[in-house]
Amino acid sequence: MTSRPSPASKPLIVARDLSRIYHAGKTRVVGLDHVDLEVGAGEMVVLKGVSGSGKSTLLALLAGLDRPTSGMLHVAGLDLLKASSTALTHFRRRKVGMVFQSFNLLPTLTVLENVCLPGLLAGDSESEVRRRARAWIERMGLGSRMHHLPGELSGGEMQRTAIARALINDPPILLADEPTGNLDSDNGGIVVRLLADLNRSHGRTVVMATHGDLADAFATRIVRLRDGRMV
Ligand SMILES: Nc1ncnc2c1ncn2[C@@H]1O[C@H](COP(=O)(O)OP(=O)(O)OP(=O)(O)O)[C@@H](O)[C@H]1O
Repeated sequence: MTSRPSPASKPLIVARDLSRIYHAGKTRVVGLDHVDLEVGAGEMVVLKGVSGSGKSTLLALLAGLDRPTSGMLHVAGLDLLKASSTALTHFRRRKVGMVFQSFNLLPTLTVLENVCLPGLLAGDSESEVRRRARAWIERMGLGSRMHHLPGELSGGEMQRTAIARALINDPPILLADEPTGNLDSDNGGIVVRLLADLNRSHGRTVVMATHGDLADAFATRIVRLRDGRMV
């Protein structure tokens, strides 16, 4: 477990003039419009903006799930516009953990199996993955739920399982797209505090999109998007 790096550390995320244009038939939709963003190691950046402002588009680019149309994007030392598919796969497995509004847990796998999955896919030994998974599940307060299916959990417990899963390969960056969007304010607060603790006590760099204000008090920076642009 690392402590929070000093703010002087080299930026983990550097985006310059970053754009993502979608083409749906003959319609051209601007998802992200010439965005410049630098995020230093140890920051907790909260992305805000109305629906359709580009938050999910930016997070998908940062996660290497989608490719920019133009601009420059370096994340954890990798040039995401030029990276090979092999380098991108390694990046997605080891460098970023992602948490979604809808949890995205596999319904037929237990909490432990869901959390282990990315570790096994990355090729780590089963015993090592299970050891790490158990530790993160305990850390998320779900020790008694290890062998339960997602359908037997509350929304907050599902999201905490998803956070444990995002951490299984020890990524330096945690990306969260509306992680509290399906939770009541109590559970939303618990999830935000967990993310903030991972940032402050465990040195994870966090970029989180949200409509709410639960995370504001923990943010090192709030970035606002409108119509795909930073405002
Ligand atoms: N796959 C796609 N094809 C075409 N247009 C898209 C696609 N994905 C996103 N868009 C468009 O890009 C713009 C930005 O969408 P995005 O999902 O990034 O916004 P958002 O701020 O995350 O919204 P929300 O808060 O509702 O999740 C919107 O106009 C959206 O319709």
